[in-house]
Amino acid sequence: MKSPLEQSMLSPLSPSTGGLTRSRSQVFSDPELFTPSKTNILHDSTYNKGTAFSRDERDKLGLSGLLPYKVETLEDQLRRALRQFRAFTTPIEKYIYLSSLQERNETLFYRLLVENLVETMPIVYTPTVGEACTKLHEVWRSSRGMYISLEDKGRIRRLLDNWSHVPDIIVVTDGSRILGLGDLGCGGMGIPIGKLSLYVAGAGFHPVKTLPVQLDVGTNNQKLRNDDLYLGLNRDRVRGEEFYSFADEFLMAVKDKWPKCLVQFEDFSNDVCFELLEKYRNKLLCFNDDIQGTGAVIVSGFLNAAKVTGIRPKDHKIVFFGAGSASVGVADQIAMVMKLDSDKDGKQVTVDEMRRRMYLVDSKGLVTKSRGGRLEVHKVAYARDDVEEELTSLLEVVKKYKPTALIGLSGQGQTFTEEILSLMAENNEKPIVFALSNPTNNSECSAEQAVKFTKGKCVFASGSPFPDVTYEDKVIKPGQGNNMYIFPGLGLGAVVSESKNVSDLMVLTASQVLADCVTEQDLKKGDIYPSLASIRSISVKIAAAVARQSVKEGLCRLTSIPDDWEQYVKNYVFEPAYAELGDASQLQ
Ligand SMILES: NC(=O)C1=CN([C@@H]2O[C@H](COP(=O)(O)OP(=O)(O)OC[C@H]3O[C@@H](n4cnc5c(N)ncnc54)[C@H](OP(=O)(O)O)[C@@H]3O)[C@@H](O)[C@H]2O)C=CC1
Ligand SMILES: CC(=O)C(=O)O
Ligand SMILES: [Mg+2]
Repeated sequence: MKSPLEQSMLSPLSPSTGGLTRSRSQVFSDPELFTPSKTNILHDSTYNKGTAFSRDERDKLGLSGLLPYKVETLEDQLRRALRQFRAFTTPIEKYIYLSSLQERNETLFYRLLVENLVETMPIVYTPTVGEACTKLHEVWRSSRGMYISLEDKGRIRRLLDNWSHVPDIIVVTDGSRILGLGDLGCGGMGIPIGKLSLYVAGAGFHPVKTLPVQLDVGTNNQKLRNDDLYLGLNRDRVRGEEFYSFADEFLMAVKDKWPKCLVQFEDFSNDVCFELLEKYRNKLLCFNDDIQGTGAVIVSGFLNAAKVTGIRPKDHKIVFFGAGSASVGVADQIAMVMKLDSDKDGKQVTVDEMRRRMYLVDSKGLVTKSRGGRLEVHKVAYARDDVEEELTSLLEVVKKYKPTALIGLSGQGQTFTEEILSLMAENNEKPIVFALSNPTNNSECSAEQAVKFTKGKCVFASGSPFPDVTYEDKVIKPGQGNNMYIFPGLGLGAVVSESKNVSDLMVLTASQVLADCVTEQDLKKGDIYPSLASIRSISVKIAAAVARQSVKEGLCRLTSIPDDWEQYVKNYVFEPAYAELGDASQLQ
């Protein structure tokens, strides 16, 4: 005798259905064939506890007989999950494993992340997330977040109704500049997903309060478009008015439906990212992570590195390799802290004067006013007008200007050569070398190269993690200068204070708090960033300070202002642990 469900799956000419297949709606409306199953909870990643459902819960939720006998604890499950995770040998396999765990049981997934941040971050975030983005169409298992394509123009507000939760945070990309990997079309979705995993693991957002979004406006990546498995809109990427009006419809729909939600712009190419930020920064709660988040995290590292070098911030001279969204974001914020440092001496210098201490090098060489050709708007404030000759290589620029710091945000791997690094070491007692491009292959140099070619003298940070380096019996821990230290706390502060906007001072506050998380002892060891393992407590501190700054500027929309912001933030924070579940009605 076949069960009703099995019967419903019989062949189209099954006699039991009178020779006709039952339509889906018939199946759903027939209580014998379809009971909205209590077992769904085993497939609901938010509530699922798997083998950790207690006997009582199993009885009440109709799960008895559907799980093996033993009732496990989250810790038991964690041991198994960690063993499974470690059994995979390649990073991409580990990534796929973690993604499927996230789809099955978010509590277990986040507990695994939180307790093993140093080990799991390189998988869910850079560098492996980069590989996952390039292969999204190949490794695709299931959907997460929202994909909104140009063809949805005119109905985006209605599409948002398909999302069943109220998000506190959206990370959105159009996939046009994914890490240093270029245009990855809809594969770029891996980045919002990865960033949001960090919002949860690193700051304590509740998973259901996060929404990754990919705005699909086509791709210019021909290799992807020629691939029959590619999942996105197969057409040339749209820019110009059509792009802005599409983005506007999305952003206004978000503001209308979820007015308190924070929108983080991520990995939009520099032909649109500056303009998007300028257009919306005062219209809704938003920020651009590559410009502002990166600016803040590198300012923290720079302030601490300046202490290590013994040279005050205002006296540094910096060469940037790369003159795109990240470099300009970092340069702007460093110019601001240089000015603040100078103000301490009672000298009223302008931010523009401090910009003179920076030299930006792009794909054509040193950015100058005189070099001819089009000068993109974001480079104008840094274009030099004081050069006698055009310098077309980084080496020439380093030779001529003898910087105290070299910051790589070019997306070009292996460009800080032995010659350049040796020169930095010849010119400085403690040169600052930040090779910040992601993922690892795009890093301007490795930690080992930086240490070796500067004879152990450099203060180093990279965008993606590098292993410890041993130099003359000393173990050096390379710092990770990645916006991951900033955006979780900055976002948390902006959300809990229900801020109207994200102001420049809120961003600057975040970077100062992060810098202060590094102790004198850490600095003595040459560490300029705190350990990633403490990111949750750092995020709480950053969030509290950011919220206070929001209040100070009159941006906070809370009707009653908390006395103790740290406690207020902590009350919001999600801990990945199982709650006692009652009966099924509780889950509706
Ligand atoms: N560590 C971190 O937290 C972060 C790291 N990044 C990384 O920084 C890198 C750049 O990001 P972003 O600024 O947003 O990207 P952009 O595309 O905006 O900028 C890239 C810049 O690099 C320049 N460039 C490209 N090729 C060369 C070359 N051969 N020689 C010299 N300059 C070159 C480009 O020159 P041109 O202007 O002439 O085209 C452009 O100015 C990426 O790898 C990204 O992953 C980004 C954000 C945060
Ligand atoms: C870290 C980051 O945001 C980037 O590389 O784009
Ligand atoms: Mg980014």
